[in-house]
Amino acid sequence: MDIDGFNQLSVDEAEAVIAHCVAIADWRRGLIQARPFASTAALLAEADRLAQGWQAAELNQALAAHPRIGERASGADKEARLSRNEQSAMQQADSALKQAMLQGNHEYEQRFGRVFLIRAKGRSGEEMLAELRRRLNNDEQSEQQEALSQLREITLLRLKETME
Ligand SMILES: NC(=O)NC1=NC(=O)NC1=O
Repeated sequence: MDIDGFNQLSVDEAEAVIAHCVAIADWRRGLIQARPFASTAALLAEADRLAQGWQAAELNQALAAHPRIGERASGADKEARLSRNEQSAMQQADSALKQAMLQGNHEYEQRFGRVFLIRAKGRSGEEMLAELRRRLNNDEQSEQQEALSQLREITLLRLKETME
């Protein structure tokens, strides 16, 4: 969709177009209310600015919509399809890597009390496992900031793809 098309949508239509980017209603509403945008770059800049305000509450809201790394997103909705595509590297991972990722996810959830979140697109399974293991050593505050940064990356990538 081009930026003029997005500007001209009704609020409900625009909501439907960006619903899969992230499960944070305030961010979607803020972005829709900030229309019209002069360009896609302006839209992406505003989306990133609005995402800078996310804290623990938004992270937990969004995590409900992100399957674990290595866990095949079930369902036919757009969000599940996007997750499967983003995590495609894990589909081809060998059983040892899959097992190590399962174990890593479990350790991460024991330590931080939430699902490990990483921008999976463009990353191999080995890279994601290495990142999980590195981040296991973070303190709570640093890890929350890293997880939020990854959530922004996933959200902006999905928005960018929507506008192509
Ligand atoms: N737990 C996750 O990190 N999930 C995901 N990362 C992505 O980039 N897509 C996902 O579904």
